[in-house]
Amino acid sequence: MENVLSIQGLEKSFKDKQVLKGISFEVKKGEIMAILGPNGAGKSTTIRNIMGIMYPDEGKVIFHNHTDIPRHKIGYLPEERGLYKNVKVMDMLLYLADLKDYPKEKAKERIMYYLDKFDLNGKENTNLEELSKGMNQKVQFISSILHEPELLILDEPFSGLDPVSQDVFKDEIRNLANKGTAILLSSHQMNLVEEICDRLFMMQEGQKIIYGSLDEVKTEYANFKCTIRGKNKLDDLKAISEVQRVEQSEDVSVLYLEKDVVPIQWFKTLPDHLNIHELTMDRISLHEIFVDIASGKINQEAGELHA
Ligand SMILES: Nc1ncnc2c1ncn2[C@@H]1O[C@H](COP(=O)(O)OP(=O)(O)OP(=O)(O)O)[C@@H](O)[C@H]1O
Repeated sequence: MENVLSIQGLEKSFKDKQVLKGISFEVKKGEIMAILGPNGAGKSTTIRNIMGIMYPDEGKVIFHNHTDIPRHKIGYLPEERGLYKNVKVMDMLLYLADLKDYPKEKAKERIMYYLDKFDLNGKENTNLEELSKGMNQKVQFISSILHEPELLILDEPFSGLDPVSQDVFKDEIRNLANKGTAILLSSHQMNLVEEICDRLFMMQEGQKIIYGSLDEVKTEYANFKCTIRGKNKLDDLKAISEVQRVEQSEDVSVLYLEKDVVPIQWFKTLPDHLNIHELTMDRISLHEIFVDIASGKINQEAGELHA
């Protein structure tokens, strides 16, 4: 798939502190790319450099093959929330669509469609200050997609949303990608990222830690874990081959396995006397990989997968 956005060697310092140390990645047409990392890793700074809110000291931001970014082809949900206060929802959205040169009648139709979709029907003449925080966020999200952008950049789109609204956002983001929009999003909600992203770029202290597709990242970093329900002695479980560590609470034991375990062969090594009411085998989650990175168990040498 063609690259819509290409970031090449971004570097940025604030005074004497370098917060981006050569960031490079691509966002392709029709994909959802997640930019992840602990607090202060440099995600928002990367996004702000893409958006031209600030300029990099080194490196390039390329949209298709051009370095001048056509703002009307980009949709942006900033980390900072809040639109104007004493303005009606419809007026605000039409104003923002007009700034992007989007036709008024088409904008009106899309506004009504999305207000309905986001459970905000009847709110078009309500002042923004009368809306709840989550409702305001929905309006801001609508403003970022109203003009049918080719590239959509969402900084923490799920923060502050209830689970139902998170699902609505998630579905819409997936819909937009299916229709060809290139999407770059940052989020700390690993479960949601795991559900929707195609590829991810994990960074720490301004540097790349992992870059690849979700499948590649999981295969490379997410070892298997085996969960057994049944009463068993901790020492018996620890003695099983290729078990790194065991977590036990009451009758449930989780056996974290070494890398490259082949499940079907490993099952054959289980002792006959184990008490098994239920057994599941799956890989550790993106959340657990993230925690391993933040705590230094996965370091920068890990490098790039087949991005
Ligand atoms: N305008 C600024 N002036 C000085 N330092 C800044 C500025 N903006 C960001 N920083 C610093 O740059 C680093 C990266 O910040 P950034 O907001 O990009 O991180 P982040 O990954 O988005 O974090 P979070 O997950 O907490 O939102 C931090 O150390 C932050 O203090």
